[in-house]
Amino acid sequence: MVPLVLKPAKRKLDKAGDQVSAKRKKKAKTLEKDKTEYLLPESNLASCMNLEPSDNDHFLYCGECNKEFEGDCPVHGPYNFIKGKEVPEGDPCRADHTLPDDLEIKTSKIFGAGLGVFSKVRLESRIMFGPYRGDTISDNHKSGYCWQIYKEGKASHYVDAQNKATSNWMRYINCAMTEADQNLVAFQYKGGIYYCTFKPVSPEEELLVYYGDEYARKLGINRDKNLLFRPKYVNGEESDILQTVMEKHLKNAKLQKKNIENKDEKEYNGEMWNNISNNRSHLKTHMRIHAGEKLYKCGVCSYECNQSGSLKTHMRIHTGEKPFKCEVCGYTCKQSSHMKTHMKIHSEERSFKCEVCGYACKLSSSLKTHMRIHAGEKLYKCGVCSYECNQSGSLKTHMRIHTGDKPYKCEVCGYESNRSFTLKTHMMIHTGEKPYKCEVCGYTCKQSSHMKTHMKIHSEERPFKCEVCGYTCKQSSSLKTHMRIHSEERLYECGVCCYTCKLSSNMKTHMMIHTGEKLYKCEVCGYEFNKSTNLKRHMRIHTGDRVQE
Ligand SMILES: C[S@@+](CC[C@H](N)C(=O)[O-])C[C@H]1O[C@@H](n2cnc3c(N)ncnc32)[C@H](O)[C@@H]1O
Repeated sequence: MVPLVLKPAKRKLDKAGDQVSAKRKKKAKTLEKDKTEYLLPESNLASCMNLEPSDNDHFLYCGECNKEFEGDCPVHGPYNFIKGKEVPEGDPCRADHTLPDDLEIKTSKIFGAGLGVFSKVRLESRIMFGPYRGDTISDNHKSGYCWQIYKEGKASHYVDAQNKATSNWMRYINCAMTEADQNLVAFQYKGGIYYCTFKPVSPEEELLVYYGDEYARKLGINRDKNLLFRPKYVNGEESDILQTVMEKHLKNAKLQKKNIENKDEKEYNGEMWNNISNNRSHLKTHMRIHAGEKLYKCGVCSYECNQSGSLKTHMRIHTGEKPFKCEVCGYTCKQSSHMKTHMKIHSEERSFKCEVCGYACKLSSSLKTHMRIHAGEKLYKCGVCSYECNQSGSLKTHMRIHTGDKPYKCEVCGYESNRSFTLKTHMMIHTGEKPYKCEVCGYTCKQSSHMKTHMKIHSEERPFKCEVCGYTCKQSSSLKTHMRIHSEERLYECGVCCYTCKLSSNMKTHMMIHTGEKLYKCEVCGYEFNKSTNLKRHMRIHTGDRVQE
């Protein structure tokens, strides 16, 4: 399809400055109400409306870019299509009745041209009409209402709109005399002739298209060939649109460059060019973003996007389809990109590192979550108690305290837990597993936190201090136990006598009175004691040490 856009045309004038066309003057008497067949001047009859032949009319012409595209224009998006009215078969005045509401047929402003089509409202640019309806004929009937149709670059047949019973309102559109008058561009698309506004049309303005050189000549319109604005094909050659887009991007890039100090301009421009021109189809899709175009709309919710693939992926939300499956753990998901991220879990690589504490992880999302610790950010708050945390998962787990939900069950003893980790630790009771071993004393335990606490025994540090007596210790639990000394409460009662005490260790020692058990034995004389302090005092007999009074 090759449209024709009329550039300033020279009208034929006589010596007195009047237009040359005696025959047309006669036709000017045609009344608006009298929409009978307009008889063409004899001289016009040899012509038909004609576009330049094109090999492929599957490309859609964009009047603003003056380019053709396979599909919609990537810059300006789709056309707004105004359909003709539906008219039942057999209506002898079908052509007039197909006229859309916002248009009217009345006497043309072009002297002697008969009827024409006017807009009652303002029409924006990129409004498409068509196809031009009529009878398909193989020979040019020279009716003056014929469009030549091309197939694979060769003249194929004509669409003749002479008969008002078989044509549509487009038959009334006249030929523009000058570029300034022209507001429609004609093009062939998929075997049909379409007209499209390429600039806004004011109310009461006549719709005018260009009929082609030969027909125009017959109508006394002389066009300056040098001013002809011919469309270039986008396919197969580098087109100006890419250049224009490139230039726009470079302009933006230069503005942004001010903020990018250490990037060389040439390098930056090169990158931009690569981004834009590397892949033509990507550019086409990319340009939709600039056009603000969202061609693809979800039929279920209000989601819309500018890529068909995005809509396809989106639809999986509604269908529940999860076509991607992990071969390692069976995890399924809706998007290949999610699977790519998931697979990092199964790799050993920890490519995301915290700059603050050196923590490394496999996923960028984990690092993001981790960074909340340093930011002191606690986004997630419990609605029941004052608990807050920086991970949604932690809040979810926490909420089980309030709901009583215990989804983790032990298959062996029926133990239930609200945390998977707790069940995992619990299972060690049944397996006897104690995966944590102290390198210093061989102590083993089930949990890493227990090992951490244990390791304090081997350190010299005594970070816990009693505020009452200044006693220091290595573990918080020891301080907690110690604090009972300063309280009046005597938690432990002997079941045999009336002895009570504050510490469990004291009760253990006391019970030896009743059992006769003597744990502390002198290595020198074999004497036995039930208290370590008694053995210590006894040892002075052997060492000769005297207690300072
Ligand atoms: C497709 S018809 C257009 C509708 C026509 N005006 C009618 O009343 O039916 C084409 C004919 O309209 C007339 N016409 C269209 N454009 C014209 C122009 N610029 N100057 C003179 N006549 C024109 C010519 O007679 C031409 O053959």
